[in-house]
Amino acid sequence: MTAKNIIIVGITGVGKTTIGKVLSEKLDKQFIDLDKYIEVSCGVDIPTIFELEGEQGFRDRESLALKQVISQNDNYVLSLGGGCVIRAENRQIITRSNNLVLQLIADLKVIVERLVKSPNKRPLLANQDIQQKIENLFNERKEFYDAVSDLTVNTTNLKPAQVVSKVEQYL
Ligand SMILES: Nc1ncnc2c1ncn2[C@@H]1O[C@H](COP(=O)(O)OP(=O)(O)O)[C@@H](O)[C@H]1O
Ligand SMILES: O=C(O)C1=C[C@@H](OP(=O)(O)O)[C@@H](O)[C@H](O)C1
Ligand SMILES: [Mg+2]
Repeated sequence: MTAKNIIIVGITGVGKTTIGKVLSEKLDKQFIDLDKYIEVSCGVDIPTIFELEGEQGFRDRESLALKQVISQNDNYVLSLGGGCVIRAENRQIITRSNNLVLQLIADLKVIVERLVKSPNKRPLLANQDIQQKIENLFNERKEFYDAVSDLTVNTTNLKPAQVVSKVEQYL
């Protein structure tokens, strides 16, 4: 199978941004992180958008950014934010575009360990029991991740380079 564009979905902290970057280098494709794109186009970071406009304001910006990125680019690896699949209109765009949609999963415990180690720039997790919040978000969103994805890779025991090898094998 050949796929020109790859879109990465999955719960927050599972490794979408990290794997997307390594995968794009390996496949010689442009790397786009949707959260980064939103931050650059708004001129402020994600926590500030949540603070000023709330989650719905962020979701509106996220939907617009997704449309722009997909219509203006080609030959890319696109890492989405974990909540981008919530809206049906976004899911349609992700699947309609005939790309390879890669879902990353990992054991809850491992995701929490990874999140604790990385700086907290995730407003949905601020002042929360991270493990409980991740579990709730995953239960709410699981059906959406499954509905859009072509390939699911469990990264629990894999380094980023090993995750990339799995995707290459599939391709
Ligand atoms: N396969 C992996 N093994 C170990 N640590 C990882 C792996 N993938 C990601 N990480 C780490 O987990 C944290 C969250 O990764 P990130 O790419 O920001 O996730 P996401 O974009 O899905 O929220 C980062 O500190 C990253 O270095
Ligand atoms: O799960 C979510 O709703 C979110 C995940 C974040 O991206 P990551 O999945 O890269 O952490 C970011 O888009 C925002 O903080 C909201
Ligand atoms: Mg990310």
